[in-house]
Order: sequence, then structure tokens, then C-alpha cells
Amino acid sequence: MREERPVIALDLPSKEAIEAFLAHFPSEESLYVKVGMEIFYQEGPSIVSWLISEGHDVFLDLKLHDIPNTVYSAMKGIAKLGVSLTNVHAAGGKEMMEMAYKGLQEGTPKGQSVPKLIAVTQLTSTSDEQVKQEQLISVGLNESVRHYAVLTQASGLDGVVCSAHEAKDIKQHTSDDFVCLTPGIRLASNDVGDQKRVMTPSKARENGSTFIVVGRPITKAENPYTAYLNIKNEWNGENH
Ligand SMILES: O=C(O)c1cc(=O)[nH]c(=O)n1[C@@H]1O[C@H](COP(=O)(O)O)[C@@H](O)[C@H]1O
Repeated sequence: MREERPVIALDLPSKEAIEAFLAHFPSEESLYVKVGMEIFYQEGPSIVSWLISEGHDVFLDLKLHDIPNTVYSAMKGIAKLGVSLTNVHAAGGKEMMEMAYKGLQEGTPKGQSVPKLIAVTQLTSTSDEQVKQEQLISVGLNESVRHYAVLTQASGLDGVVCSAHEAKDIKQHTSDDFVCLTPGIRLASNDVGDQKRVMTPSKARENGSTFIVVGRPITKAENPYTAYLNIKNEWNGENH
């Protein structure tokens, strides 16, 4: 099912910076936020419990990619944090993804729901040229993304991280309820930055994205709440 709230990437350097950022939002507004490497490696797991206690849903984006046993043990720990969604790299392979899922299931405390688990296919900062020249994947980006998506589904995970450009094709090769979480979202007026495969919220919706992830267009905006609402409205087809 499509998540109506854009997931806000809290790529900020400290808890204080996040507090200052969230002060722009009405206090009763429950957000879907992403805790990524930048803030997690500064503040540790307490940042996750604090955001949850403030009434927000958390996507913990640590993109695990290691040997199956290490990822299994790490996921057992992540399962205790109460996050709604977390991820691994599909390039870690089927056995690693299966062990990640097993770790999450075994680690989730009784009575709590198991977080959704998704796998990164090809990062949205990667181009077709890089896939061919740097990763030596001669079939190119689209086929590589599709292959990783099918492998992810075969490993029992809930979905993938991809760009909105690939979401429609992925759903055709997996299933309608397979999660496609798509970062690299920009309004037509926004800077692209280091992203290569970008799309607007309305096009992402048309293409079948389940979640959109947005960082700098909101965190660096003069008025973050207005920026958030503009993106949210476009994503929900409310101003088109
Ligand atoms: O897993 C992710 O969230 C992710 C995967 C991907 O392929 N591309 C990608 O940009 N992301 C994350 O999505 C966010 C995008 O941020 P902005 O480019 O500032 O909107 C960052 O926090 C990235 O770490």
C-alpha cells in the first residue's frame, strides 16, 4: 500500500540539528523519517528511540552488506529498536538477505511487528555508464536493477530501494504489493545534487512508487514545512 507521507531523510549532523529542524513542523504531526548513516553514527540507537517516542515512524537506513552471519546478528539487534522499515544491499546476495530476514524475525520482541525489510538494487546516484564501466555489469542498469529486485523477492524480503524510473518495471516482474521505495525525488524547481536518477513526486506516483524519500529539498529549504507539504501534495495528486 502506498505511504502517503514522504519519508524525510534526516541527514543532519546532531540531535540538536534534528530538534531545530523538527521545530518547523506542528508538534502533533506524525512524520515518517529516515535515520541514515550520518546521524546514526553520531548519536547511536538512542536517536531512533527518541524519534519513536516523539510519535514518528522510522526507516533505519544502514544498508547492511557483509557476510550472512554478521548481517544476521546485526539485524537481531536492529529488530529491538522498534523501527518500521530497514534495509540491506541486494549485492550481498540471496543467502545474506535470507539471514537478514531471519535475524529480524528472531530479534523482534514478542507482540511487536517485524520491521519491513527492503534491499538496495542500484543506488540512485549511480548511472548506467557506471554500472557498465565500474561494476562491469555489461547488461546495464535497468537489467541489473530488475535482476536484484527478482532476487530480493526470491529471498523473502518485502521490496527494494530503486529509482522511480524502475518502479513500474519492477512491479511487472515481481508483484503489485512488492515495495518500491524511491529516493532521488525532486520537484521540477529543485537542485539534483549528486543524484543521477531523479523524478518528481507526481511521476513517481504514476510509476508505482510505494514510498518516496526526500532529504535536501526539505531539510535545506527556507521553510521546511512548506517544502514538505508541497511535495506531499504533489505525491498525493492534490495540486495537479
Ligand atoms: O537507501 C536510501 O535511502 C537511499 C538509496 C538510494 O539509492 N539513494 C538514496 O539517495 N538514498 C538515500 O535517500 C536520501 C536522499 O536524499 P536527498 O538526495 O537529499 O533527497 C539520502 O539519505 C540517501 O542516503
